[in-house]
Amino acid sequence: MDPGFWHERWREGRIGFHQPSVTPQLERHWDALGLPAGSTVFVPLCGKSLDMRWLAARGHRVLGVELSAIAVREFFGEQGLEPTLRETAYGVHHEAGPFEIIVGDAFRLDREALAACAGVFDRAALVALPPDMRLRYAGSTWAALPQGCRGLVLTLEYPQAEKAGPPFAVGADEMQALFGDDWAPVLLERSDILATEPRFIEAGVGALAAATWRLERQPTR
Ligand SMILES: C[S@@+](CC[C@H](N)C(=O)[O-])C[C@H]1O[C@@H](n2cnc3c(N)ncnc32)[C@H](O)[C@@H]1O
Repeated sequence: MDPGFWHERWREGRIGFHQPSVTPQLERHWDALGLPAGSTVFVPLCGKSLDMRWLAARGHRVLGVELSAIAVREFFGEQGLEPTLRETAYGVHHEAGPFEIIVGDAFRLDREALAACAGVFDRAALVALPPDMRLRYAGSTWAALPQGCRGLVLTLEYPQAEKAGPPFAVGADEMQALFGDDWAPVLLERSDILATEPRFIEAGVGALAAATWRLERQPTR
């Protein structure tokens, strides 16, 4: 999944991953994380997700990163906000109200870029990446988040041989392998969603589950 793949999807408006409403698992599980209002939440590979608006309405500041300038322009336009632009080594920062979205590559973010983040929300980010990039994503982007940072990761589980990603399948074993030592992932819920996903049924996928994980950055040993 090189950047060109995603740029083309946004240019052509092929953004079936974008949801017209807030992710239900976010609404169900966010408050239990106990993050105070005013704290900053990192939303990697954010697209123009309405989850960012929901997080802001809970009193959070939101730091997103997204490759596509089209997505970020559309996000601010749909929120009726005119962002100010600022360029750094990470990309072009778009800022308005509680939102700061960097048009840039998530893999270029370092500890300094993410130092303010107390929370993190990943929907359709980890599962948007093929296996080798998932390793880099956990080992580089997530590794740059500060100690005590906590959040949710939403995954999909299905037999990968039955359908090509994205979205990719990421099972419990892989969650442990990617995040186990540093983030102590805890499964909060898993539900069968095959009946609501016609594209998976058409592809002949026999089983599909959505899983929600709680992660918290552990102190370094
Ligand atoms: C499947 S979409 C999910 C978007 C959003 N999380 C949502 O729930 O609607 C994945 C997004 O990640 C962006 N993306 C892919 N690779 C990226 C990278 N390396 N850095 C920043 N954004 C990236 C794509 O442009 C796309 O908008």
